[in-house]
Amino acid sequence: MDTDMDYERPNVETIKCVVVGDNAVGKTRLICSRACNSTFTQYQLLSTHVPTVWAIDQYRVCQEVLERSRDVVDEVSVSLRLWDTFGDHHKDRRFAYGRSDVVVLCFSIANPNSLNHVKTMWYQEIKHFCPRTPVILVGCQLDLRYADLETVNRARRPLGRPLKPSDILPPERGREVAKELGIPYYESSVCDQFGIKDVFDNAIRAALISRRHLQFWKSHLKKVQKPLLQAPFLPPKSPPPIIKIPNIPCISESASVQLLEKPLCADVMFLLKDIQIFAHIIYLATSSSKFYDLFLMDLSEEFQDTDEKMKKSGKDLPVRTFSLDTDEDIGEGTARNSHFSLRTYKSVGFLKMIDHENEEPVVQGKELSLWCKLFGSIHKEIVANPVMQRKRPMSVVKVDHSVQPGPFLAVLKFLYSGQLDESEKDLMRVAQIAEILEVFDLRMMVENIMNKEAFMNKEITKAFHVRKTNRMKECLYKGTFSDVTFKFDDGAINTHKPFLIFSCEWMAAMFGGSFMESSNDEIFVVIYSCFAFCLVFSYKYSYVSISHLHVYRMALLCYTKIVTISKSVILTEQHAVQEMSKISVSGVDIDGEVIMYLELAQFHNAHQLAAWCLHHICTNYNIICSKFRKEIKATSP
Ligand SMILES: Nc1nc2c(ncn2[C@@H]2O[C@H](COP(=O)(O)OP(=O)(O)OP(=O)(O)O)[C@@H](O)[C@H]2O)c(=O)[nH]1
Repeated sequence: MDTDMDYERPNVETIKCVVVGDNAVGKTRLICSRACNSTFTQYQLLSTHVPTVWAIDQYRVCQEVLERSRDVVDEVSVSLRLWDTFGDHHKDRRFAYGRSDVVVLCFSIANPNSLNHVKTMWYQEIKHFCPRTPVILVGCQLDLRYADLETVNRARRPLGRPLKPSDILPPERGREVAKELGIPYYESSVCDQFGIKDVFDNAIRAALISRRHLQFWKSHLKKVQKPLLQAPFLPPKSPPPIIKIPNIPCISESASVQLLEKPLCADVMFLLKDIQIFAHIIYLATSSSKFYDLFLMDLSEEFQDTDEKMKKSGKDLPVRTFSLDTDEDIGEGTARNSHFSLRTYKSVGFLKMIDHENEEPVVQGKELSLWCKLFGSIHKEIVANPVMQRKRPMSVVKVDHSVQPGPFLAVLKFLYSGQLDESEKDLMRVAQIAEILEVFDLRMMVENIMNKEAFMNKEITKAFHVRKTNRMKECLYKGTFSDVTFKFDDGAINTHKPFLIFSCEWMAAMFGGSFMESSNDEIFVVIYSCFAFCLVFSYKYSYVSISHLHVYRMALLCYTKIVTISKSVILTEQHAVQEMSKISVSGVDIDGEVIMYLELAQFHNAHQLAAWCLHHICTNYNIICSKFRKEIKATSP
C-alpha cells in the first residue's frame, strides 16, 4: 500500500519528530510506547537494555505503527513520524535532524549527567543542525523517583552501576534547565504510562505553531495552542490489598439439625409423657402446614389442662386408639440411644392470667385431640431453656401417649433438614406421623427407602428447601412467628433468632447467652452500627461492594464496638483504626484475610440495608453466597 499517502492528503500535517538524548535515557522505549502502544513492567524495563534505534522504516512495514502515527491535536489532523537516534555523542545525527519539525530532547531523571549533557552538548548540537526547529525537554524514567531503589538495583545488577538516592533528580532541576533554554518541560514514565501523550501532543503543538508562522495561509492551524503545562504526576498509590475470598461456608442441610440438638432460643416444648423435646416454631411452621396452623391458633380462650382435669376428676385419661398405637411401650430405648437429651419434664409454671371477676386463674391454651390426633393440647408456659437455663414463655405441646420419641424426633429432624436417615428403624411410624402432620414429602421418602429407591430422596430434599425458603421469606416479610425485633433509627425489622443463629456465627454468639441481647426480644441498633452489623454479616456470608466511603468509615468505627463483644471477632479496636487509615475505594484488608465491598449506594437508608441483609441471612442461605461470589470477581481489581 501507499504508505506515503498522508503526504498527499490535504490538511493532514506530517510531523517529523526527532528524539535525542544520552545513551539509555529511555528514548527508544518512549517512542515505542507512542508508536506501538507497548507497555512494560518496571522489571522488564530494568532487566533489558540493548542500545537501539527504533527503525524509521516501521511506518512502511507495520500497519499498526502507521495507523497510530495519526492523531488529532487541537482539531488538526497530523501524522507523527518519530525518529529515534543513537545516544552516542560522537555519532553523526545530521541525517536525522534534516527537515525535522520538532526535537524531543530526553534525559533520565535518575541520571544527573544526562541532564548536564542537555545543556553542554545536546542543545548546542540541535541549534547547530536545525536552529529554527522547536525543542521540548523530557525527563524520562519518572517512576524511578518513587521506586524502591534497592529493588531497582537488584534488578539492574548485571547492567549499569547501582542508583543512589542522590542520583534521583527532583522535577525542579529539569524545569530550571528548560526555563534557561526557553523550552517546555515534561516528564514521562513508560511503565506507569504517564506523560507519553503529554510529550507527543505538545511536541506536535510546538511543531504546528512553528509551521503556522511559516505557512500563515494554513487556516486549519488557527486553533493550535502553545505547548501546555503538564498535569502533575500523582505518586503511585500503595498496592491494592490482596483479596482473598474465604471459602463460602458450606451450610450443610443437616447442620440445622444441630439446632434441634442444642436448642438455643427454643420456643416450643413437646411433651411425650415425661420427656421434653425442645424445638423452634419457625422451623416447624415453615416446613409443615399443620404446625403452621397449630402455632397460629388463638389460645386466648379458657382452657384447663387435660391432665389436671383428670387428676381433679380422679379419672384416667381415656385411652385413645389410632393406628399409631401398635405398641404401648413408649420407646424409652430409642430415646436413650438417640443423640438427643430427652429431658424429664417438671412444670415450672403456667402462664396464668387472673380473671378478676372470678379470681380464677385462666390458662392460655387449647385442647387439640380433636384437631389432630397426634397432640393432646397446647398452652403457653414459662419454661427454662435447656441450654441457657433462661426462663421464657414457650408453647408447650402435649403429644399423644401413643407417639414414640424416636420416630417423632425423626420427623422433627426432617422438618429442620429435609433429610431422612435411611437407617431409621421405625420407618413405618415415621410415615404414620408424617401422614397425620400432612408432611407428604417425608412419607414419600419412606416409601422410596422401602422400595430401595432412596436415591430419589435427594430431589425431595431439594424441593423441600425451595419450598421452605419461600415460606421463610414470607414469614420474614410479615413478621410471622418473629421472636426478635431489630430497631433502627428509621424503622424496625421483625426476624427470627433461630435462623440468625443458624446462619451467622456472630448472631449465634449474640443470642447464645453471653450477651444481654440473648434474652431481649428487641434489639436497638443505631443507624451506623446497623451497617456494622451488616458488615460483620457480610464478612462471613456475602460479598458486596462498597462505594460510599463515609458510611464505610462509620461502619468500621462501629464495627469495632460490636466486634469487640463478639466471639467470632478478629478485629481489635486499634486494628480497625489502622484499617480505616488504609481505606481505599477498593476495600479493606482485615488480618490479610477478607475484603469487604459494600454497595451502599443501592440502599436508601440503614433500614433497607439491614432488611436486605437479614433477608438474606434468613432465606437464601447458601444460594446467595455463590451469587455474590461472582459479583466480587467482577469488581475486584
Ligand atoms: N524504570 C524505567 N526504565 C525505563 C523507562 N524507559 C526506559 N527505561 C529503561 O532504560 C533503559 C534504556 O532504555 P532505551 O529506551 O533503550 O534507551 P535509549 O535512550 O533508547 O538508549 P540508546 O538506544 O542506547 O540510546 C532500558 O533498560 C529501559 O528498559 C522508564 O520509563 N522507566
